Amino acid sequence: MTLPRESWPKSVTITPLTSPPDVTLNPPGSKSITNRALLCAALAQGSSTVSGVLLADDTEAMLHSVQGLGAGLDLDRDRCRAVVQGRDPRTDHSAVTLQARSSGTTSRFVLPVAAVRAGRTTVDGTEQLRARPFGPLLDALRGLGGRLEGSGPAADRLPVQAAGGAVGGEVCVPGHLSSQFLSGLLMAAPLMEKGLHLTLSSPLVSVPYVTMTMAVMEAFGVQATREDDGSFRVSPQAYQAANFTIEPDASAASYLFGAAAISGGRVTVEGLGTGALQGDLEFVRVLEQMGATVTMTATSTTVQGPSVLRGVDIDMRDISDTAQTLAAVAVFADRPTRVRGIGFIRAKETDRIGAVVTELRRAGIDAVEHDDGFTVNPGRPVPTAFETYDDHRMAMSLALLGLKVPGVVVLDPQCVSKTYPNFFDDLARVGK
Ligand SMILES: O=C(O)C1=C[C@@H](OP(=O)(O)O)[C@@H](O)[C@H](O)C1
Ligand SMILES: C=C(OP(=O)(O)O)C(=O)O
Repeated sequence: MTLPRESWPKSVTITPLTSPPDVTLNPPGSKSITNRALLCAALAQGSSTVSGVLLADDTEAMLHSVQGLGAGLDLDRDRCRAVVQGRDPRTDHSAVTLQARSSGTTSRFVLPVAAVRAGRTTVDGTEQLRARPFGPLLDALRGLGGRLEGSGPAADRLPVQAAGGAVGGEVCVPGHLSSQFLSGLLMAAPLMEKGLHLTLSSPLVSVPYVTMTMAVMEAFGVQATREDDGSFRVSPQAYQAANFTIEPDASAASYLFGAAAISGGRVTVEGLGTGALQGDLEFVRVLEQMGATVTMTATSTTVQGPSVLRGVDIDMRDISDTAQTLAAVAVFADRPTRVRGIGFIRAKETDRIGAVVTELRRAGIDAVEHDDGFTVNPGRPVPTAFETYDDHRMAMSLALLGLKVPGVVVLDPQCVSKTYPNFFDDLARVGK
């Protein structure tokens, strides 16, 4: 269902499964890798071909932004392939506005580039994005010489105006709020005169995303290194054009794997296997702990749901985009599930801990909120029209309940277009 946002229905009713699924599915390209590859290609000398690009709100935001940054773009939407002609932002004196929509990654990745760009750059987004934290990133960029100021009601939020100036050097950033600050700084660092030496003032969450950042940078010819003391170092370097292929989105795949887990069926996702770049593929190991059988090859991952699903006690700080998926799966386990380490997801599209607990409780499930996560006590959900809080992951997670019980309605389903516009079509395929 790839529809313009305003053409979406007001709700989608989920059809329960009539038998355990046995399907092979191909979710779209990874949002996180798409947004890194597009940016690195836009900063590179020469023409890059990026294949397997996700076409969704968050990546449309980056596609728009790289053009704003002066890159040439030839996009083949049918083939999900982008040819990007890079442009050095340090030689571009034009004034531009970059609309990051609701995309945390786009905004946190382009702000550091705006801080090295010659011309004036305004970075803005939706009200939802304006409510999310940017302070540590703005402080870090100012510490590196960047001229940035908040031009809205709050100085440490979007919209932000940048006027270059970041020469690099030493910087210290907190790691406990979002890894995106770090990824953004690392990607812009090769363009900084003095490079970057970055230390963390608090433990890093979402660590695999930083590893992904370094891997994508390397594919575009630049090195970022992690030192023995845990700090990061990047010297001034030039990005090189590359041909780069993006694997399917592992966070999107979590809903499909979750469907297998709760139904005792089998779901295979192609294109995600042992060499995958995305930490969120580790979600299948959580399902394995719950009793599912996981088979991974170099090019695919299969989850076979168990006859009895076990509740787990687990820290999800590195794979927090799959925490809501687990909340939905946990409803059908044989004992409670406790999720820890994810207090920071209260500052994502919505307060994800509060939202998922509220909605599960409305469905008659005894879910409990904690500062750092939640507990789900299993039960039988009653028919419920779920609110989705303009959060794609609320919609996609709660939809799973509808595969098991009748009467599950997902309200404002268009929010899935942030990362997975065809989600409801793929979910319906699970039932075929
Ligand atoms: O770098 C990335 O691509 C992302 C990092 C994570 O954010 P945080 O680092 O803020 O947890 C994740 O939730 C987001 O969907 C994508
Ligand atoms: C948190 C998310 O996205 P972002 O931070 O990129 O907006 C997400 O996709 O779940």
